[in-house]
Amino acid sequence: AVQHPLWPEVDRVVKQQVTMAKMGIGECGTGWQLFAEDGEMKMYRREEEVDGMVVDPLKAVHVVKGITGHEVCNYFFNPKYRYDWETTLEHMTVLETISDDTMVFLQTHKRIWPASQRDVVFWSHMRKLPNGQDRDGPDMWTVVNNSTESSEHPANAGKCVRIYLTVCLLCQTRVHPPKDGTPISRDNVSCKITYCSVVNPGGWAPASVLRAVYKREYPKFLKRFTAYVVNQTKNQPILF
Ligand SMILES: O=S(=O)(CCO)c1ccc(-c2ccc(C3CCCC3)c([C@@H]3C[C@@H]3c3ccccn3)c2)cc1
Repeated sequence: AVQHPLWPEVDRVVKQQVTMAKMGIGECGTGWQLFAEDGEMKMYRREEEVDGMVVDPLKAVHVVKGITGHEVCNYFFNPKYRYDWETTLEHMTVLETISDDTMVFLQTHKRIWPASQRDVVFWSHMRKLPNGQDRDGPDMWTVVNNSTESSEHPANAGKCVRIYLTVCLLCQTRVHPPKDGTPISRDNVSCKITYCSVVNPGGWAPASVLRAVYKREYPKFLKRFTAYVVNQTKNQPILF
């Protein structure tokens, strides 16, 4: 089949992001600080500035009972659910459907005073990853979102400041088979979620304001999103 022009970039960025997401926080270089912890959820960030703008890389690890990596990635990737869990989202448009696992989005996010309103254009790709090491282990699933250009929606043409982001959601399903050989239920599955993101705010915004926003919004986002998936799937057959 004829390749879409974005395909080589999608494949390269997905492989690069998954490799980094698999690395433990200790292997990701120095300077990571634990900035939020809530039960199984641990959030780390590294303070980094580019041209005086805060671009703090974020890495969160969470383990959620009762859901699988395939289910988590479906609810993160599929646009029809996004308004249900993405609280800072003001508007979302699907600019292009490249394939059933690759789409291009335009999103405007709610203005965060005193910064001006932001928008973002990104491709989003969902993929099942071969479970290299242990053959019979459950697969891993990922969604990678990466900023891209859109000739119909040039950066900073309207009221919004264009932000640039790379996000990787990497999910590993864990199955704990019941001792008595009864069929597997949601009590026997859990999902290890690694969420990595780098958001360049695009234009100046006070570092103190951005860091306060990140500190407040990221834990809220991951808790709300995972609770949403648990609630959506609880009475449904398990999707491995
Ligand atoms: O994982 S995703 O791909 C899910 C698809 O929606 C994604 C996540 C986050 C963003 C995002 C966009 C703008 C902003 C800010 C930057 C300056 C002013 C607005 C923020 C700030 C960090 C806060 C934030 C953190 C987490 C969730 C939502 N809000 C985040 C966009 C996409």
